[in-house]
Amino acid sequence: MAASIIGVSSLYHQLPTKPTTLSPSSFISHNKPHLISLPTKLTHHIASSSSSSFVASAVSARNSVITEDVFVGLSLFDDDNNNNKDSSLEEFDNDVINGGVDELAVSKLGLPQRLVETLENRGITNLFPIQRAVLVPALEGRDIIGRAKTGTGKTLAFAIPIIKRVTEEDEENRNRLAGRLPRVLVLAPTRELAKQVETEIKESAPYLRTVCVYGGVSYTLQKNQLTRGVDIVVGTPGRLIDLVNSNVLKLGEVQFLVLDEADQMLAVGFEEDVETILEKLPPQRQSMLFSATMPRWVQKLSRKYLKTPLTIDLVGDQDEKLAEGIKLYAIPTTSTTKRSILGDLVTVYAKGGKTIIFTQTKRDADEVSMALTSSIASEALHGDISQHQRERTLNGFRQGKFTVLVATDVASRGLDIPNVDLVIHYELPNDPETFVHRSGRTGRAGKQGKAILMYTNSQRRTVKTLEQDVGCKFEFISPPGVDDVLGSSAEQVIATLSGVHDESIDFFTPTAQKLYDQQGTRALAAALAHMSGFSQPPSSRSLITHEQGWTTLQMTRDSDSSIKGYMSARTVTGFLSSVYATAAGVLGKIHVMADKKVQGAVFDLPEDIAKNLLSKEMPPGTTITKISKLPALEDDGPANDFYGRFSNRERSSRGGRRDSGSSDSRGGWGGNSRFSLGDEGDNNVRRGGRSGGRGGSSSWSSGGSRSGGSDWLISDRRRTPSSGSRDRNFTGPCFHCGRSGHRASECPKKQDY
Ligand SMILES: Nc1ncnc2c1ncn2[C@@H]1O[C@H](COP(=O)(O)OP(=O)(O)OP(=O)(O)O)[C@@H](O)[C@H]1O
Repeated sequence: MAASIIGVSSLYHQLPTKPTTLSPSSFISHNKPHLISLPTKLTHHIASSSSSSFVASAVSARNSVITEDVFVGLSLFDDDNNNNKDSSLEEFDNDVINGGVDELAVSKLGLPQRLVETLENRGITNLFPIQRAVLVPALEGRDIIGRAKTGTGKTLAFAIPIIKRVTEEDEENRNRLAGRLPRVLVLAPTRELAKQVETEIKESAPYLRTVCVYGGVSYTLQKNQLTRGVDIVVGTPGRLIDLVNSNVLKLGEVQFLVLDEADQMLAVGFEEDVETILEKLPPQRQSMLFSATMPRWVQKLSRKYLKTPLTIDLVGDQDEKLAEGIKLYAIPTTSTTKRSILGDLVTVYAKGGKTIIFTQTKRDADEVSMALTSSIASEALHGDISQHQRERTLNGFRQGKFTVLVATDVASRGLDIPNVDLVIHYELPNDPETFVHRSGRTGRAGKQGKAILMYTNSQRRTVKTLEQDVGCKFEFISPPGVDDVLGSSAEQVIATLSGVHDESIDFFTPTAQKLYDQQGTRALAAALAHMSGFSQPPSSRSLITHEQGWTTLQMTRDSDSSIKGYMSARTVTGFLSSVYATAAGVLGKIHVMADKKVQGAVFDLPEDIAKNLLSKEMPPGTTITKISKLPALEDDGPANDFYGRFSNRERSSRGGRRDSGSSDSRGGWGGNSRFSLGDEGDNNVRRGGRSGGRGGSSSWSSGGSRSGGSDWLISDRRRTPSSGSRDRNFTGPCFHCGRSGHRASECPKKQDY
């Protein structure tokens, strides 16, 4: 049957102020579902209205189709009918007109007093948009398909109306029998999510009996809980079926069914189990299904098991699928260096708050957690860890006993851990949905959060696709510099100090006084450094390769410089050999900057050599500075490193590629002779995969002593070719005078500066 889409656009004209559109636009065209497209303030009106009975009658009179008449009838928009308004509504209208209240007070919804109290005690005083949108239709008994962004309160969206109905039923019929059968069944795809839903319901309605059942824990305990009598059962499909089959759980009195994260049921292979359970439920019931996406199976479910469902979609075709308040970063890494920069990312971006790192494999989760533990307290969470331990881990994390949780995607869906400051995607997620759900562990309930995506060069396009799919924008960042790490560590230490107990302080005061008298503030500084884990000074890190002990410098040439010619790796090498030959001898990676107006390049030097270089006076027209963020680098060839490096395999398969489109690929200073020299042995030729010159490289490295960093390393001894062989191959312009035929260090005009 054709679907009905309720048009509310004409209502917009009647709203006193311009409404915020919730922009639902997708629509499921089966089984007469109806999509309400509600402007936020209109939803306020409906939900706030004590005339909800009017809505109900209008809805039923219209054969479950909500039309504009329903809203007009609420007399919210019609001045002629103002006399009929109740006072709270009038107040609400005034708020709308004055642009005041944007959320709806829990106390004004006609909810049972004890529910209002528990919600308010939990700090829940106003409904979130999905809760506002679901409330009235749910109270009217409508079947609902709901969709909203992560962390926006979907659990209470279904729980509040259900709790209200069950509570009121109990108030009318005070005979709450021991051994009573459940009236509410909530299906969740994972144990963690089931537990979380249970907690949310229990905390909101402690006076109802809510039991959570899932695999991996004692069957007998759950059996005992169920047989004692229960109002609400939350569980994962597998254990629910076991309990139903053994006749411990009887579903004959279920009036409310909720399928939470329905698409995830499919992802974890619960289709059959879910359908088996649904077949056993009484046909007279209200069903609500929440799903981030609507794969075919979920559509089939809603067709088969939901009655004329109303679709409330607060995401729709909105480009941005992530909750507001989540700031996204992306950082290019390599497989060898990503683990080493993780700790710094946590230190600088989480600033001592909670972080969840997502890995693809259980093994990575274990290894990353182990690697971090030396500096930051962290625990792993994945499917191989026993249920008991998983719960302990989650509780410990919630309570702040450790600050970094390293998890596989098992933890990404639905987990509500308050105040997660940072999410790190250690590897790219498998699909955009997983990205949204992982990232959605932060920035929950209207709070701010950050998510960092780590990617390698070969994944660069995927990152762009992700931006389009999710409708988000990443800020591309470099690994934090030493100053940032030190600054953040110091801040964290100060925060830690404020938690030290007064008695402990008293105990240490005499020693502190003695130290202060002897050394002044140096003593305090030493203590802070030690507490931050910096008993030894931190070594700097290359912005290009992220390797420790290296510093990335930037060299730029003034635009009015008399020196002509393009900037290239050879330019850098040539220049360095003329001003500080030692630096030229140990140069690491070199990249040309993308901005041609700047005429610049970035390059790596060992930390101490970089320091020495920076202390030297440079010839006029050339500036060398230490940088903390990489500028945009040439996108073709070497500059690809900006987004991560080619793997060895990729690199050699691209052997013939030109670098940067510069004529260096013809084989420049030293390059040709070094990489193609027979006396370098097969090793270099094989490692480099080059057939001559630098043309095959995606990045250059001309020596140095890094271990394992670059495939292109050649020892200093080897890389000192005879000047004859060098000069024979030298064809590019001199850095100083711009003429070709000689190197900068041998420039006849060298003495001019
Ligand atoms: N009206 C409210 N006011 C304040 N906090 C709320 C409100 N509603 C829900 N919360 C809190 O917001 C957090 C997120 O809610 P919930 O877990 O239901 O989100 P969700 O939409 O189901 O997220 P996900 O899609 O990630 O599962 C919870 O801690 C919950 O207690």
